[in-house]
Amino acid sequence: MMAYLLKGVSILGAAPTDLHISDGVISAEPAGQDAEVIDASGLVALPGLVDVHTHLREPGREDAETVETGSRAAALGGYTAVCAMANTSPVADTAGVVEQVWRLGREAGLVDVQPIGAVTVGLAGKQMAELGAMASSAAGVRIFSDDGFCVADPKLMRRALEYVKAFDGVIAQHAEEPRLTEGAQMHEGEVSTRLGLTGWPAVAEEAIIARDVLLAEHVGSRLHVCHVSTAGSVEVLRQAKARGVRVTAEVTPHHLLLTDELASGYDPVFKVNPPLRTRKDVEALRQALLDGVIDVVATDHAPHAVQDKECEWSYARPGMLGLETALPIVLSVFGPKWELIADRMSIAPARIAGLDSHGGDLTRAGTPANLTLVDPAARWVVDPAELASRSRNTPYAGHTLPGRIVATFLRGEATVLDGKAVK
Ligand SMILES: NC(=O)N[C@@H](CC(=O)O)C(=O)O
Repeated sequence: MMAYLLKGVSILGAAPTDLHISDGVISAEPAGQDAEVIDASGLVALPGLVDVHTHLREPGREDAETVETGSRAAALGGYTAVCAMANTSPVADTAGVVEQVWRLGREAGLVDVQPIGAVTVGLAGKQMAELGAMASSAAGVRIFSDDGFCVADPKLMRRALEYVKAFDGVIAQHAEEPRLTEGAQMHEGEVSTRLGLTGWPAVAEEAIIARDVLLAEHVGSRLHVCHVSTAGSVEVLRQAKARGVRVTAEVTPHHLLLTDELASGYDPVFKVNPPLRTRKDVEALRQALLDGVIDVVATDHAPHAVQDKECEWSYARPGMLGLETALPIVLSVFGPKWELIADRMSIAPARIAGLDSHGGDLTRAGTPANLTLVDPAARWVVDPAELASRSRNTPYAGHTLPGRIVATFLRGEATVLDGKAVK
């Protein structure tokens, strides 16, 4: 196993120091002559990023992404663990499918791939899937979600919340009241009216979050809210947290930056669920992330094949790439707030997902060496053709972003060096 010496690195923005990695952990001692020395002056070390919301598309849509290509995109984005959403084909609603995804992740060996199990059979919202069997499978599923669809039936949602309490699982809800979003193409507001597109009202999200925090409070279980997108949702979460409800929430980089005005050009690269909202929502989401009302940044990395994106707006699939641009976008929005970034993109997501070996303290000997090195001074231009993802649907093509991932280590092994994937 390789040993590394990261010379002159700044851990979370602190004064430069030498960081030793050997035997897969942070070490107090220099590893000796054999250690590979990396000049890390000017670079910032963060615990490896953890994404609680990634779509890897395998099995079923390997033309859009595979576990391997998505893992490579993740490592290049500074991630050491991703939670793979269940809306694959077949759906990840059995121990067999989650184990398959987990095994493919191990084979790729670039990040820890932690499968998310479906809440309901086939994501159909009718019958609870075998949550216990997925939890006790080799994949050890802890997060369950019908993402892409909302668990709209309140009785089913209640039962699922009750069921996962037995193994400290969490239900990650895609909050969208389906009766309020029928035919919706974008955020309901001034822009949708002007464009003549059917709107997805903010209340469709807020009503489900309000219902679900009450259900979670009632049964004393853990709820996680996926991709929060509205100012009203933030207020519901703020109140629930103040009451002590066991709720966590995520926001995507794109909802922290982009607005519904971008739909004006009818370019489907900006079509996403939940939709891009207004400037007021963006401001509220930023504040909520700073306050901790929103716990984590999650990418909702949603690769789509060319034919599913480069078509007329109403036919295009919703979703955008996220893994390779998440940290630069967060840096561009918040600046070098490294403690905040480490918490919201690594420590808190690792805790939510129960990934104990991630999000560790890099100043402590013995911490698993899951980390990433960022060059905050580097600027780069997003070229979709250069992304490692198999898909090209990034909303940031041509944008100049701050912050380049120079290296990523998974249990002490480099997955990225000099900004390039090792395998
Ligand atoms: N977030 C997205 O816009 N798309 C997701 C599923 C979904 O939430 O619709 C996908 O799987 O593509």
